[in-house]
Amino acid sequence: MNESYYMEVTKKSYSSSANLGPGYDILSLGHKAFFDSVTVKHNNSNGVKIISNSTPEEPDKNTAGLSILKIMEDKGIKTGLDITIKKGVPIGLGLGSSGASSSAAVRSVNELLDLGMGKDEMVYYSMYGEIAACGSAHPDNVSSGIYGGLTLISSTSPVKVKKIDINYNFNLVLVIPDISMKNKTRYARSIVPQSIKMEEHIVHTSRISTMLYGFMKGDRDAIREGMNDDIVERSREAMFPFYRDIKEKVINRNAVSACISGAGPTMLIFADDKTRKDEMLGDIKNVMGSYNTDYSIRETGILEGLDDQ
Ligand SMILES: Nc1ncnc2c1ncn2[C@@H]1O[C@H](COP(=O)(O)OP(=O)(O)OP(=O)(O)O)[C@@H](O)[C@H]1O
Ligand SMILES: N[C@@H](CCO)C(=O)O
Repeated sequence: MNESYYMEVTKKSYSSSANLGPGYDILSLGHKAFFDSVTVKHNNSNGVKIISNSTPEEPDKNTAGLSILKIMEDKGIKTGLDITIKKGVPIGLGLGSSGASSSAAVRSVNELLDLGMGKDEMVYYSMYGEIAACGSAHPDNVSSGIYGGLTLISSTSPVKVKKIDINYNFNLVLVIPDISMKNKTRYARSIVPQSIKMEEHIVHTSRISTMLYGFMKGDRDAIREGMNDDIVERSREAMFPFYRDIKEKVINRNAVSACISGAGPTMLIFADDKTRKDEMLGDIKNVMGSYNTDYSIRETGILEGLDDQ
């Protein structure tokens, strides 16, 4: 299709929960709780302009802008573009806000300029944008923004993503603490251990494998057994001191499992028809009250795919 055919393109990308316990930087689940909408449009300059009332205006400091600048540099594109970001994913809560903007922007520019990028190439450029948010190009949230569903990063160089089938009916319950912390993800990434013992490696590879087996087979016990992390979540626990209490309580009410969403502080609970939900929500209220922390609850479902968004 000819470049001049479209004058502007708008795409949505949704919130996501990275890591899912042991899958630091390699797993992510897209959900329908919130979305960003990004419009990319030709302008008459040679520059990239960000139009947004809640994210940085300098293109290289905005995840959407940085992704598009990198595409233009790599592909030798010289044109003027306005990038309008309508922010729906709350920032800094572990819901993949920064990655939602970059992945929506990349999908928009791919269509506007008829670049013909495949999904993994779009993940590559979207993850580059994450450098603007936290200093590193982690690929997990943006893989949700490009693929939807449950994604596994099988390689970062070159980027390869596998979509994992989920054969279980969940309700997702997000517990979203009212906590804001400047440079949260950057800080959270700085405190994870740089090396681990072989015993820990064995335990955690077993957990990831067990959890993925559980999602694919629809085995709730396997999901619960696998979705536990004593490396990354544990190292960050001081950032969300209520989490262990919440997790213990929700499992007692027969939730399938729970984890920290991305770098937190939001917690993601997998519930089903065996979960005693009202009692679970009462327990959450008591725990969060005991930590003097306000929060909101958002119930949502898995985002299956993005091809038509
Ligand atoms: N388009 C964008 N959307 C959101 N945040 C952006 C964007 N561009 C730059 N930023 C910056 O990225 C940082 C986002 O913070 P952070 O990475 O901690 O949050 P998050 O993306 O919501 O969380 P997480 O990655 O854990 O899901 C903020 O400093 C924000 O100003
Ligand atoms: N995998 C990343 C996700 C951040 O959203 C982290 O935990 O730092």
